Amino acid sequence: MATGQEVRQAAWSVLGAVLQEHRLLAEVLADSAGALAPLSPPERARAQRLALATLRQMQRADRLLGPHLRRMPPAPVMNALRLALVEIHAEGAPAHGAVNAAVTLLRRDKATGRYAGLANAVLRKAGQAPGWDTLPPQSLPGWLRKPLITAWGKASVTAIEAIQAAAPPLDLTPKDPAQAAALAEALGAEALPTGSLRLSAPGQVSALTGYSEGAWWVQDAAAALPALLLAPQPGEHVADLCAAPGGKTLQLAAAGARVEAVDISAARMARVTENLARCGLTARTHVADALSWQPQAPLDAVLLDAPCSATGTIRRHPDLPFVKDGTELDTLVALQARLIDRALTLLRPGGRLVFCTCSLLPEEGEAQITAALARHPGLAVLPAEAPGIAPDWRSSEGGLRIRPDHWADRGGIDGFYMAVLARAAPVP
Ligand SMILES: C[S@@+](CC[C@H](N)C(=O)[O-])C[C@H]1O[C@@H](n2cnc3c(N)ncnc32)[C@H](O)[C@@H]1O
Repeated sequence: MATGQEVRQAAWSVLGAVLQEHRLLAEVLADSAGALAPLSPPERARAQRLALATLRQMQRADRLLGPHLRRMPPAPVMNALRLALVEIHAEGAPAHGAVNAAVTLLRRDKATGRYAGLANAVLRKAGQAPGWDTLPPQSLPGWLRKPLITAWGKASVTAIEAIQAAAPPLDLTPKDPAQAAALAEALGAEALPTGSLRLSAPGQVSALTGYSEGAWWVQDAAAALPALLLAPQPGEHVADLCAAPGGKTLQLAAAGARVEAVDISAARMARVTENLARCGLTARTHVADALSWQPQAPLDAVLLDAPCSATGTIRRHPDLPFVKDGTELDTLVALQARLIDRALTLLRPGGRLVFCTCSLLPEEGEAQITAALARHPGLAVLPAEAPGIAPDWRSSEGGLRIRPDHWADRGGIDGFYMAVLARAAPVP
């Protein structure tokens, strides 16, 4: 059993990996030789939560630290100070315990030991500063903020930043939509208008009612919509290109479709297989490049959840702004267009394609659809219909644009873009 100090030590080292080494949190957490590896599952969860909260609220901590620091100490020292302030101000930890813990962290490490006295003095003052919740929420990095202001306006970007400051709720997709109300009751969850279930303080996911029976899976309410728009009919032959970790594959299989799940990553595809097994669902899995994978016969429908900047998921992945700098964007946009073109070749005449990305950038959403329509005469946008769609999600070219500040009073939603396309049927 690790002590609170070891949990903090692990969170501190996660912060270093993200902020100094620019490693994605998912990669750091999956590292079997990493700082979290020796911890028990609840301790890992606590360390992870602390690191996530610190990444979400770093700028607030820095604002409180600024007046007490004549010069910026080395990055690991700053991270220990931020961690302690987030514990005190955002997590409600007793100040003396969090301050002592930060001082111990720094003292234990040769490289930071000489800053222990400074940390003690600074944290005693900044730990008592009032008004944490009134400090502005952390702003998005410039490379993302500017285009988002151009696309959605300053007020929307400020609202997105406010949502990103808080830990997001946990959304679940029920395997059987008819069981949603009963499951909501058993879990104490809110039944959302789109059919997802929402828990604001979920605790350990695997301990929740229905987990071991596979009655639901974790999936943001926005991420559950593309499969609802595709609306596969029982027995339809459909492909989920870019399928892992498999939330949409599970939805398609649960609707009774014959599903081909395709993903280029074998490691990620293993998670699809695990998720299918837990939920008692079946799909054929293919570790393959969607640009060259070929089904045996033309398909009724394809779901393409293309690789993207993932800028709609920053509230769940607050490490992204510190690891990414937007330089991959052009490559991703070009890949998305090639994947759309490829997906269209897999459809029978009249077949449907749902294109989606968890991006907030129009280049990875609206503009992809406009460009695809220009490239493919006869391609059409079908109405995007599913329960609970709010009128302000509809975009002019016929897709849905969902931003994290939508449903702000319910705790927000991941940013997503999605549209349904249909390949022209032959003239009879
Ligand atoms: C946004 S994630 C998909 C999430 C998934 N649809 C879900 O709902 O759980 C994008 C996925 O695309 C996969 N990918 C990236 N390039 C690919 C390609 N050329 N062919 C197939 N899969 C690809 C990645 O491995 C990653 O798993």
